[in-house]
Amino acid sequence: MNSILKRIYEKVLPLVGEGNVADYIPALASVNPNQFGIAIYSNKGECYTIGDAKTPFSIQSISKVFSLTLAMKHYGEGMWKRVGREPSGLPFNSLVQLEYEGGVPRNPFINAGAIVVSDMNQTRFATPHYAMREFVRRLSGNPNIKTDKVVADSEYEHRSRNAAMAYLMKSFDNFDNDVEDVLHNYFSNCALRMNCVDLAKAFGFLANKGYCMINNEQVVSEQQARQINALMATSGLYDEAGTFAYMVGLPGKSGVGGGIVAIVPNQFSICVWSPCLNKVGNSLAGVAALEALSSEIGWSVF
Ligand SMILES: NC(=O)CC[C@H](N)C(=O)O
Repeated sequence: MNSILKRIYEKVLPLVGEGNVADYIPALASVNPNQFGIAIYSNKGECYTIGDAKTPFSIQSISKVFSLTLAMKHYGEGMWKRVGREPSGLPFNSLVQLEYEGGVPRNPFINAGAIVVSDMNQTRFATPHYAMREFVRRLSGNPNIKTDKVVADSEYEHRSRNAAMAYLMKSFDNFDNDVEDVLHNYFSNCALRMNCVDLAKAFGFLANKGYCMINNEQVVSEQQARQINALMATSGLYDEAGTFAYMVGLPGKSGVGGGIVAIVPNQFSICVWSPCLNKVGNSLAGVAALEALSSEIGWSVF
């Protein structure tokens, strides 16, 4: 595995720095673009790394999988009245579909969907962001995971689009709590700082039938783990999900911090990170690394 990782790392390295770092959140624009790391965590508990795998970064939309997991644990099938399970075919922060589909977002991984899931978690937890941070600390076995307050505040300050989605959902009666409170928690979740190793470990339960080996916890049922993987495979990379399924063939979830997590069911959880993004907002080198990994090793769920 180490020699495969080295080969892929060297192959992808020339692409690192191509594309652009996310600058619509000003605090993210200052990240050094020339960073690249990979971590692979196996169901046997082995962890393989290369490059900047231990440098923390802003997990951004990868947090949407953790929020969804918390909501599914509590609400089960009932939650699907408020959010759909279909790919949107539109950018992650698009508003148009939400209006003509009556305030019910297409899936939990576009922003509107993640915000409505955050509203569900707001109803359930007294301090939703701390509950989430505790959850990821447990899943990854790293008690030192922190929230980047500068990023969270920067997102809140530039929240107009996300706030517009939340208020639109409220106007359709698909929102229970105070919009501003929910946005604060949603942004704090996106602003969690984790490294590739933390994320590969924290996603281990999705490669392991819902079971987290790190703290010996059945996080979700085997069926729910399969369902979360299915949602990642169909919507995890926004409007690039189809191409990602075609090229990589694994459930994945990206974030505008440049991280991408991918699952090889029953075997591995992977995290790649490089801050520069392609046009749809996915890490350019990260997608290339996962393409190389899956074609070298033949991993695919299809
Ligand atoms: N795709 C992303 O990573 C987007 C998350 C970001 N916090 C936002 O709300 O815009």
